[in-house]
Amino acid sequence: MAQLVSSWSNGVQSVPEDYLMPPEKRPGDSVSVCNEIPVIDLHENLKNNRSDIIKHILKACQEFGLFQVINHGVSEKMMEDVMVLYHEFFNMSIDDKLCVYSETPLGAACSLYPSSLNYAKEDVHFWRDILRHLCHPLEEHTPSWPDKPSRYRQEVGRYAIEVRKMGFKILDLIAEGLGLKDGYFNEVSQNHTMAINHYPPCPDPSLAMGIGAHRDANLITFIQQDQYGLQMYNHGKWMGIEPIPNAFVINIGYQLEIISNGKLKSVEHRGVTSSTAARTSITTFVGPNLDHSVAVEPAKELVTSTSPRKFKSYQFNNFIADYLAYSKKPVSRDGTLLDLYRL
Ligand SMILES: O=C(O)CCC(=O)C(=O)O
Ligand SMILES: [Fe+2]
Repeated sequence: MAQLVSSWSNGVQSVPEDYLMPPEKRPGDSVSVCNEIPVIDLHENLKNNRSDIIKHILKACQEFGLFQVINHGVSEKMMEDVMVLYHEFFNMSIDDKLCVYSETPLGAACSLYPSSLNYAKEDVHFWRDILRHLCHPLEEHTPSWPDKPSRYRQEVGRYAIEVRKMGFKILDLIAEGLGLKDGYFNEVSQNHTMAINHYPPCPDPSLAMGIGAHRDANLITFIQQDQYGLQMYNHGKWMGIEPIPNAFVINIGYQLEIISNGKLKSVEHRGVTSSTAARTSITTFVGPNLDHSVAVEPAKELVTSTSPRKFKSYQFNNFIADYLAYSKKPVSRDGTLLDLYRL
C-alpha cells in the first residue's frame, strides 16, 4: 500500500530517488499550451454540415493524431459529477482504497496501483496512481468495481455507457471519412477500459514525470481532464493540451494507425506534474480484446495500387506483448514499435 503516491507524498519536500527521472526523460524546458490543436463542436457541425466535420476530424487525425471535442453528447453534469466522485475516491483513507489495491494489476478486471502495470520491474516510477477497470459488458464487470464511494458503480456505469456511445459516433465519422462502412470499427472496439489517473502535487515537477512519453496500444482514447498536464509531441517539440471544461481529448492509438494503413497517425504523448495542484484524468481506452481472434491488419479498402499495404497482419495479443516489451526500452525518436510491423 505504501507504494501509492497518494498515500505517502503529502508534505514530502523532495522527489525520492526512485522517482527521479534520468535527464533525457524529464519534462525539459517550459512547454507552451498549443492553440492549433483542433477543438471540434460536434453538435453544431453535425447539425449543419456532416461532411465538414468529417474533414475536420480526419485532418486532425492526420496532422496531430489528437483533437478535442465539445458538445459531444455526454452530459456536462455527468462529467462534473464523475470528476467529483474521482476526487473523493483518491482522497479516501488507505483502508478504503485497499479493497481494490493490487501489486499485480496486469490482467486484473479492476485494480488500483501506482506508476504503471510494470511497477515491480521499473528503474524509476511515475508520479501517479491509477484505478483501472474493464467496462464492457457492463453487467459482467461492475461487481469488480470499487463500492466506495457508494454511488461509484451507478454513476460510473452511466458514464461508461455515454462515453461508449460518443466513442462509436466518432469512430463512425472516422470510418466515413476513410471511406469505410458504418460500424467498421465495432469488432475491434470490444474492449472498453477506464483508467483514472491521479497525479498528486509533486515537490519538483522538473525532476519527475506523471507518465512518460508513449503512444497508446489500443484503437482510440478519450480523456476527460481537470487540470493542465497532458502534452503531445508534434513538429519536433512538446506542446501542452489545454484543459477545456467538459471537453474530451481524443487521441489515436497504434491500432487505428495500422488499420487506416498509416492514413491516421498515432500520437506520442506524456503527462507532467504540478507542484501546486493534483491532477485527475479519466481515460477511456477503446480497442480489441486481448483474445480478439481475427487478425488485425490494414483495411482492405484502403490498400490500393497508389496506396500499397504498409503493415503486416497480426494477432492483437502478440502486439500487446511487443508493446509491453518495447515500453521498457529507452526513448528513441528514430523509430517506433510500428517498425516491427511495417512491410
Ligand atoms: O493523464 C493523461 O491525460 C494521459 C494519460 C495517458 O496517456 C494514459 O493513461 O495512457
Ligand atoms: Fe496514453
